[in-house]
Amino acid sequence: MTKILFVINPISGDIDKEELADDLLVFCRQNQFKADFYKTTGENDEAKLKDKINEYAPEIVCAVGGDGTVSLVAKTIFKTDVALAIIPQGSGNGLSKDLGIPQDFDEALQLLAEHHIMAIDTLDVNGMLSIHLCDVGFNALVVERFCNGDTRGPGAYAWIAMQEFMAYEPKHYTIISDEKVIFDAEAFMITITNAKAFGSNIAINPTGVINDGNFEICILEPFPKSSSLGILYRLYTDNIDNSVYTHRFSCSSATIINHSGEVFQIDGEPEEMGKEITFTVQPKSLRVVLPPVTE
Ligand SMILES: Nc1ncnc2c1ncn2[C@@H]1O[C@H](COP(=O)(O)OP(=O)(O)OP(=O)(O)O)[C@@H](O)[C@H]1O
Repeated sequence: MTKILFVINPISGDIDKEELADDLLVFCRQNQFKADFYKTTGENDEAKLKDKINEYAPEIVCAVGGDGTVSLVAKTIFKTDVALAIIPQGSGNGLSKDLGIPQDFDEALQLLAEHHIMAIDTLDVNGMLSIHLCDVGFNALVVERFCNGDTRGPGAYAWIAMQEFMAYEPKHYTIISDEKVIFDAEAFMITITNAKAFGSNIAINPTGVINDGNFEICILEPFPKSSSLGILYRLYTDNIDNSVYTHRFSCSSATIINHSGEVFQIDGEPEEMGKEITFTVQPKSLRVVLPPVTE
């Protein structure tokens, strides 16, 4: 009998999850799964969840929350045989959208019932794990303000982005890969990812493949404010490569020198990184419950 541990974040996405555990128990009974639960507290969850997983030994750990909850589960199980499943219940749900996981509760449960598992690449970022995307510059600044504020949801994120945009000054970065300098100039933001898009469906890396052994460095160069709507349109229509202000590089390791110590974020959480940030791909290091691949 497959053992599933559900990790429920009671506050994510501002969604009431009081009755959710009962629904999950009914689902597990119907599918002959064994279930247990871990409710996050926001305090020391990583260590407590590791203990719970060691004690219960599940085959699947299912994150019921947003990107932060998915990232918490991934940190506890990556490079093991335990698989991550996702029932999206957050504000952005970036990774689950990128992986094609249904955003509807019942459809996400159906995926769990079928549990097709695929291993995806992750990134080591100065010894920290990134499973979706990280960046430095404008978006990281917005993420930091969002995390320090007390309003959740996509509306709050968009409001902060509008407030910060007018005054934002691009900063200087140097990027080195394969011992060569591949970029040395100012940028508005630099995103490092092997996925395709942010939770807001902004496709910064439209041809990204999550298990090809490489990641992409996506550079958005300084641009006149009058071009911002055009850039946004291209980002929403999978067409960013046609902008003269963007470059993407594919590689398996790289270092970014963040000369002015701009804010950095990993999977939606601001992180202190220092000026030298090294990225290394970790091929097929996280097993994930995904929709079956159709040719
Ligand atoms: N019981 C709790 N009380 C307060 N905060 C909590 C609790 N459990 C988890 N958290 C906090 O919730 C945050 C993670 O939330 P999560 O990312 O899953 O949802 P979200 O921010 O609404 O969605 P998304 O990241 O997809 O936009 C973490 O900062 C974590 O510390």
